[in-house]
Amino acid sequence: MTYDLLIDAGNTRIKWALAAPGAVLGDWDAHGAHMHADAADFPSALAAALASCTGPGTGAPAVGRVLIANVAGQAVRDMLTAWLAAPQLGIAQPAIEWFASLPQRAGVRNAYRNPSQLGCDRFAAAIGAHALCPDKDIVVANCGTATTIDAITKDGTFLGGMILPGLGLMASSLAKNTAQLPQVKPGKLPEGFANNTDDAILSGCLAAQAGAIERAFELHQATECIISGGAAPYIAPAVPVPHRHVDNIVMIGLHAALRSA
Ligand SMILES: Nc1ncnc2c1ncn2[C@@H]1O[C@H](COP(=O)(O)OP(=O)(O)O)[C@@H](O)[C@H]1O
Ligand SMILES: CC(C)(COP(=O)(O)O)[C@@H](O)C(=O)NCCC(=O)O
Ligand SMILES: [K+]
Repeated sequence: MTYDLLIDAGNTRIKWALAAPGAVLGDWDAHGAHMHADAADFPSALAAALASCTGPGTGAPAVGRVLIANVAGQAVRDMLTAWLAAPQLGIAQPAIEWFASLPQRAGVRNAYRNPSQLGCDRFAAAIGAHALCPDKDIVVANCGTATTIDAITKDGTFLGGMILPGLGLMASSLAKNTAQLPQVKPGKLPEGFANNTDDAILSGCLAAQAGAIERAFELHQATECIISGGAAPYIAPAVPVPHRHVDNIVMIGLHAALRSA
């Protein structure tokens, strides 16, 4: 039994999933997420998950192909390279592919002026969105450290999009750069106009995030809006256009890319 290992290394967390051969898009046998500070737990969590996987087929569970979208820099790449070389994982180095933004892949054409400048997590999210909703003009918002909001046409062209500070970053920039504003925790959008500082900050940051998604939806005249990422549970309820909350759109895109290879 040979699994595909998908890894989405963002600027806050490393997410991973094991997909059995022929699995439905996004249907993982095991998955996990580790903050960078706790990322050292990743190799043992992966080894334990692999050992307990009992998908279809025979033989001991093993990792076949590995596809990694890393936007967290060279140090994280070096760390992942070292961990994936652990003998107990039995991963052959040539099986590891570092996913990159190409002019075209898995039915998506990348219309960025310089295609390789596009964050590879955004390209993967576009592939995932198009694979989930072919024939739709899509806006995909990935709400992580940064929030990215991108437009994909029904024929699979990634047009480009927006980058803004993520919800956590927006809120912490206020706390760090003002004398009187506290660090607020993420939460639900307060009703109406906020009558206290915490709610006013949350209200402002959520309105900025949700408003940008609404703006992109209108600009693209989209018929589908996908919201994903660690901050999606807070942002999605504040978005006034029809949308669906999809976990791990980047890994869904990696899965789609492997399936089309
Ligand atoms: N329990 C949590 N742990 C970490 N981040 C969280 C949590 N809950 C919400 N968040 C939000 O999700 C963001 C991380 O989401 P994620 O999609 O993993 O980001 P990235 O891909 O940039 O690593 C944080 O910046 C924060 O705004
Ligand atoms: C915008 C990003 C920082 C988002 O990263 P994340 O919040 O998922 O960690 C990443 O996609 C990136 O570094 N992009 C390169 C620039 C671009 O996409 O134009
Ligand atoms: K992001």
